[in-house]
Amino acid sequence: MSGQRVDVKVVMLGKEYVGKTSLVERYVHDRFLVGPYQNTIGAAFVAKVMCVGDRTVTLGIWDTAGSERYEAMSRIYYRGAKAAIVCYDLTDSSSFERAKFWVKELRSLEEGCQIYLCGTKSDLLEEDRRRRRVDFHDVQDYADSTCF
Ligand SMILES: Nc1nc2c(ncn2[C@@H]2O[C@H](COP(=O)(O)OP(=O)(O)OP(=O)(O)O)[C@@H](O)[C@H]2O)c(=O)[nH]1
Repeated sequence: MSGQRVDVKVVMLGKEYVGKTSLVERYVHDRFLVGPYQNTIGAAFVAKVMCVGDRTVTLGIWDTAGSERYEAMSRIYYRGAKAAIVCYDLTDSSSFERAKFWVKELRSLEEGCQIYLCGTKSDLLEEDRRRRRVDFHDVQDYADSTCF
């Protein structure tokens, strides 16, 4: 149908401090907020309207809090999501373990959700490659073994 309007729910998941809010800010407002880190409390919502062919697509993006304190709340926000951006920080190996946790959970509970794995803070590796804590091949092997 031409001129169709489509609403799509997208959820951001990942350990605290990996850069979920910063990614959303960049995507929606094309800016990077400098200044002291402010953790997300619960979740934040932002909408972005885009045109795909003759369709108007409204992305409703739920930016969840990464702190494990809010884990139960994050489950509320990924329900019914069509896509999940699961983020990990390339300079923090524990954040990759946390990403695997979310992928496993989404796979078992949200079959209709398309999952995207996103490694963040690559600029820090450009400055100093020794800061990398998540090996590229480990990610590739994981992605292959979990059918990404
Ligand atoms: N160098 C660098 N720093 C980043 C990048 N993305 C985010 N940061 C910084 O990392 C910190 C955490 O970023 P946030 O976007 O708040 O992280 P978050 O995942 O939303 O954190 P929670 O709300 O606690 O879940 C902030 O100090 C950001 O400025 C990046 O791509 N490169």
